[in-house]
Amino acid sequence: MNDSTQSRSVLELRGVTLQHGDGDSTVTALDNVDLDVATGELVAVVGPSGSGKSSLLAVAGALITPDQGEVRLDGVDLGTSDASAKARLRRERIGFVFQSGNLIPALTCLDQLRLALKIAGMKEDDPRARDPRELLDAVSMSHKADRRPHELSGGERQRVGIARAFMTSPALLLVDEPTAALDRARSHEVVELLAREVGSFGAGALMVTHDHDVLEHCSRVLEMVDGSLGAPAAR
Ligand SMILES: Nc1ncnc2c1ncn2[C@@H]1O[C@H](COP(=O)(O)OP(=O)(O)OP(=O)(O)O)[C@@H](O)[C@H]1O
Repeated sequence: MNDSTQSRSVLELRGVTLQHGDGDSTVTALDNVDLDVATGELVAVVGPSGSGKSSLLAVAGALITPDQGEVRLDGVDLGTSDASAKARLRRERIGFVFQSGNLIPALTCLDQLRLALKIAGMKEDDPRARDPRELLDAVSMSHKADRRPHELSGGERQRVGIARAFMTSPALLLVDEPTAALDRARSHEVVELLAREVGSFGAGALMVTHDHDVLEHCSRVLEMVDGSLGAPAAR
């Protein structure tokens, strides 16, 4: 890893409990979860369907407020943040990477990255704004900067999605099943790239995945079972 800055915590969950539904149909999606993600780390969360992985990403992304416990994002206590402060944190301090890149069909690769800045309300000369051409270069996509998503392979789209997630110099990357649409070789490339860029850009990343093949590239692996997060059971 090439992290020149000192490691610091970008996501802290303490005793986080989240329930969905009410009355007899209550489901405990997160059960007293503790989690720390530091800069330079790519932390993977695996677990069966319905175990609470999406709920964990939603809480970490300040999209859902837990019923109990504390969430600190880049040092900010979400429990004392109002809706607009949370929205700003989401825009400026979190990068999201989705299952298949989630690119906008009409835009070139370069414009996908520029749009990420506009959405965050950042000017191109903002000190936190990255140079989109440099980022495309970092994910080996600068030769396709003017292409649109339909002209790219699944792996290329995912690489552009990763570059886009770094545009605002986020503290935290939340990554949802990034290899779901990729073959084995491309899956390895994409997760290796994520791990490398997280190290070099000094962000921390939390990745939910079903893909056990790519776990070798991660700093740590945790397992979610019935809403509880812990070390994975030995296989
Ligand atoms: N909006 C909701 N209302 C009621 N129950 C919900 C809601 N969202 C999730 N749940 C329930 O909470 C539990 C955790 O769901 P969650 O989506 O977090 O699991 P997951 O591990 O991400 O599953 P998958 O791997 O299938 O995406 C499940 O029992 C699910 O049915």
